[in-house]
Amino acid sequence: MNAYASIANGLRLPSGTFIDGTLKPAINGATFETRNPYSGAVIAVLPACGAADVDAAVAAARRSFEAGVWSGKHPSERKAVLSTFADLIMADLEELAVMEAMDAGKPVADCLSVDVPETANCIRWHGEAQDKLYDQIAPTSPDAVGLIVREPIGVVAAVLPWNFPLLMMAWKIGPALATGNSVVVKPAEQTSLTALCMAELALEAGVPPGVLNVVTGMGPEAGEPLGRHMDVDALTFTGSTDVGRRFLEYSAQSNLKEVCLEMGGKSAAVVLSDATDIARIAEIQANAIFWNMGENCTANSRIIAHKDVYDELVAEMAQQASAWKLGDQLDPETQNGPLVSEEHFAKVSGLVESGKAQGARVVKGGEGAGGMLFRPTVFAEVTAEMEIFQKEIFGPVVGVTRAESDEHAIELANQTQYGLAATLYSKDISKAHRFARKLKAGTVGVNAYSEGEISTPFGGFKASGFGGRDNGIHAHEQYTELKTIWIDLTA
Ligand SMILES: NC(=O)C1=CN([C@@H]2O[C@H](COP(=O)(O)OP(=O)(O)OC[C@H]3O[C@@H](n4cnc5c(N)ncnc54)[C@H](O)[C@@H]3O)[C@@H](O)[C@H]2O)C=CC1
Ligand code: BAL
Repeated sequence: MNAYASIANGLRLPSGTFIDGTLKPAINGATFETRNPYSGAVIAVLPACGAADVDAAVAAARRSFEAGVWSGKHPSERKAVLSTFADLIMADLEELAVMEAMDAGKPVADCLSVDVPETANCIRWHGEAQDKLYDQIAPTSPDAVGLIVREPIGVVAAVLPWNFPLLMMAWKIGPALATGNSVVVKPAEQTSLTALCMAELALEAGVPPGVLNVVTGMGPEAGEPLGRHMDVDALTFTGSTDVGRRFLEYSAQSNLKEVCLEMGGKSAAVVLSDATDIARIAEIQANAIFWNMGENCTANSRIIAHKDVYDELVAEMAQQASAWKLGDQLDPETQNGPLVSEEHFAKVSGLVESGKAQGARVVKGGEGAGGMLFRPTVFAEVTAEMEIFQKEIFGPVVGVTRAESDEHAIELANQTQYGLAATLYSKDISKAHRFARKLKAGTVGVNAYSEGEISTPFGGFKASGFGGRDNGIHAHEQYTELKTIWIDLTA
């Protein structure tokens, strides 16, 4: 047994939903199982919360917010607590990484090197940033002072996906807590364990009871009541575009809470005619689509290659796909573990079958590899009408499309409802800059696949995003209200 499997055997697993500083069962006693998608074994049984639990969590958040136990603290005090929170996350690096890997199917090596450290970094970054931000004074006559201040918005709900459970929680609670809000998190039902551990660690670090709550459960039973709650001031979501749309409806039909959505993508890598070192490009693009089993919102699931470089790129991508190592996510050598669930495996398989049926050529992969493992797959001769060109697959599946010219490549890249990210390759930096401007996407990597980093805003154009950005100081806008205080000095 490897070291991580033995950590897995000894893990202390959270057993309740986290409301007002304590783990509790659901009010109606309902539960659901969370499973290891590689072995199929039940890892834990968790509360299946409903509207009454959501009410209790929101009430705890509201009480703590109005009491000022967190919102009223000096920014430097919040910074100190968040810094301790980040330290505690890193102190539990191995346990959190193993728990995340077991629950989500993510390779433990990635959880150790990316997910957990980036989670701690995100909490620390926002804690550090917020006590250096100044409010503004408006230009006025000497008879008045116009203060423009940012205030915490109040009770924030965060509804999370299963592909980066820890990191997406950090992207939401980092800036929300730093700016003084109280938060209710609804993790994805497939991957709730580490969210509960995070809540316990936050409490240990000094985040007061009620300020960070976690309600576990299903989307319609626990997510929808949060979306419709009359006492939630803002809701932030990462997940599918279909569910994102629902949150806009919930808001419109309830209290018009602010909504910020980070949703699906169909990101393209555009390889222009003058791109060189195609082998290197293929290596980067293999990582851009196969990493995290392709379960990544910015996964470059389309490659649009100029006809002059097309054949070489397809051959290199096939080689890359063959080299990818699949297996048990707790084996530190594994590059791709299982897809997150049977339901998701069926979705990915179905889209791959549609690609075959619509005439795309399977160059590599194209099928499962046992259990929930899916072989890294490269399709060639993909055209814009095909489902695999238009639909988010969220699996290790890339389609390569031939472009007749550089302009045609950009046109094809933009032929999607989504606009989350894109990648562009050219050895001419002026041309690359000009073409990067033409790509309708929130993040464009030039000569590298990139999501940016903690200091750069992250979010999408078109059906990929709505209402704000994660990451960077820009994220603080989601969680604060702008207020003008006008002081008349003549009175
Ligand atoms: N942008 C991204 O990072 C993500 C995109 N996706 C896309 O979505 C597809 C489906 O994955 P799902 O897990 O089904 O994502 P989803 O969008 O259904 O789930 C995300 C979150 O929304 C909640 N939710 C689901 N239905 C809800 C409802 N009616 N009301 C309120 N909350 C609800 C879920 O419980 C979960 O916490 C994936 O195949 C992928 O294409 C999924 C996860 C993350
Ligand atoms: N890649 C981080 C954001 C996401 O997949 O949802």
